[in-house]
Amino acid sequence: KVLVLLLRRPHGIDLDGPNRGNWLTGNVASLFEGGVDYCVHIAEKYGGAARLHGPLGEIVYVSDPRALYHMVVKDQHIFEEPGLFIMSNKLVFGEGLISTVGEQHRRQRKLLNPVFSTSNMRRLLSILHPISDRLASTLVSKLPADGSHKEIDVLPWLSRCALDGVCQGILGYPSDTLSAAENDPYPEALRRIGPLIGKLMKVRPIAMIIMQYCSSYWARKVLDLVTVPWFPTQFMADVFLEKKAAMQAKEMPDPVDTAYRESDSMTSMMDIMLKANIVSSNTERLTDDELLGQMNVMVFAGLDTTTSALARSIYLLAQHSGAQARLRSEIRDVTKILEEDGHVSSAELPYDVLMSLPFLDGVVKETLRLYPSLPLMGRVTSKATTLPLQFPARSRSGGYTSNVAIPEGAFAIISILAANRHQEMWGADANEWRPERWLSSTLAAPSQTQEVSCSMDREDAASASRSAPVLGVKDSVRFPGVYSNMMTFLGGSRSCIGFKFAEMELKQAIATLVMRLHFSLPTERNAHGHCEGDSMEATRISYSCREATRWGWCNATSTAKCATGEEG
Ligand code: HEM
Repeated sequence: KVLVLLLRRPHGIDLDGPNRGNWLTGNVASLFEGGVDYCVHIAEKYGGAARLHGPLGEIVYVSDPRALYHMVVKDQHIFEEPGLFIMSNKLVFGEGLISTVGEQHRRQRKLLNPVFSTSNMRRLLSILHPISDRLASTLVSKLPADGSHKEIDVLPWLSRCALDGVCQGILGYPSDTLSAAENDPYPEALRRIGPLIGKLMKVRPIAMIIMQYCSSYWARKVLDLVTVPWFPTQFMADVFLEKKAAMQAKEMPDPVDTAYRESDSMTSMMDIMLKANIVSSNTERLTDDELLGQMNVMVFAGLDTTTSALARSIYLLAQHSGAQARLRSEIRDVTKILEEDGHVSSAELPYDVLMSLPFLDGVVKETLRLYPSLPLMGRVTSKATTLPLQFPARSRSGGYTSNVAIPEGAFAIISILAANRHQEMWGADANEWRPERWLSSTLAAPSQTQEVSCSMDREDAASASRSAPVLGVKDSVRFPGVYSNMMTFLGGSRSCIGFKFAEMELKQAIATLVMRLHFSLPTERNAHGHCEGDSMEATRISYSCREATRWGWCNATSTAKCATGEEG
């Protein structure tokens, strides 16, 4: 079978690209070894579609906006997630969104999309307030009382903040890992899952063989042996059963009772999800396995992605002290007004205020654009097709092509990273981190042909159009992403369902942190001249922190100093 697979490797894609490299494994591994620079370099050298070589044939590496629109929206049924990916997700997480395809996936999204509406986010923000406050207090408690600098490895704490946010906000489970001991095994185990999955990529093919020839019971047993027991699944099952029992103990609602759907007793996405499921029709209702699967998937999908975005934001703010000062000043100004009106304390900005702070919005968007947490996504063609390009790419013969024929069974890589840095679409300074680029942006409606097929309530549509900037648009063509024309959360029916939650969580944590701490980079650099963590495979990042208020930065004199970027 392996021989047949090797002999039938898809080839003949008429695109230019780097040399094959290793005869068996090809050059695809360079994407991971070369990190951000290499991933962007390929697109800048060969164009929005380039040819790479993998062990199972030629691979098309895509960052062109029109091609991406075809891949994630129009011809999404042709560019499917690899079977192996779906299969191994099912084994690890159960029947959640990242393990299902076709009608089952459509049915799940239909029930779950409204759960992530803006109005539900507004109600959930208060759950995140104490978590970000606890994060800031934990970091402050590690600093010397005399207000001097100290280097702290903040990454594990940012990760715990993301975990507590997902557990409390999504599951309604108070994990409270921020208060747990530094070496608590549960958050540590979860923190290691992402890197572990990366390392286990090579043994994934074993999963396919086992799934094909063993019953699911034995498949689970064997995979626990060759990979790692997915112990949080059992924990999640207990949380789910507890929630379900609590809900069943209450009186069954009238399915058309909107008061029931909207009731304030809903304190997590899980509550909203369970209620939406109860009032849905029999044909649309999710099974217990599917609901449990969603819980597993959401903790996994929302943990490392949010941690990495949060860590990167703090890293960039530490690098750009002027931007950090400007952000602090923006938040302090709005907090002061609200405090004077007796509305809020500093850590509790209301949803609409938090989400509309222009510079905070710029910091979050610019970080997510330049450093998407998931930089590359894989797809496989279910039949031969043609991929149209907006910008001609280099062909094999040395000319240029605007239509690329892709054979059936070919592997395609969506380069979220290269798309978000496409210079034709974002400008010549696309590789620079400039939060202020979002400040001058104006409204731009998506073009007719590129409307994203994602169900939105009216309020979501209005807020999307308010925040849809002209950035990332050229000649009415835009990237088909669900978030501000960028591909960070993908687009189409497999786009990130949790992007509004992630955006809110990031803004809340960053706003709270910069009000209580000052971040700067550690003085020690590695052999490449970078601070630790300045690579795609960031595992440890340490910052020098000092408590902002102890340095008197809340008074007017230092405001001016910070705002002009003279600080630090
Ligand atoms: C900065 C944070 C995040 C980033 C950058 C991100 C990015 C993405 C991307 C690129 C996908 C598409 C994956 C694919 O097609 O294979 C995705 C899917 C998904 N994300 Fe996120 N995500 C983030 C946070 C979250 C959070 C907080 C949740 C929790 C609710 C979440 C839940 C999901 C789910 C359930 C899917 C699968 C959707 C489907 O297949 O229908 N994500 N995410």
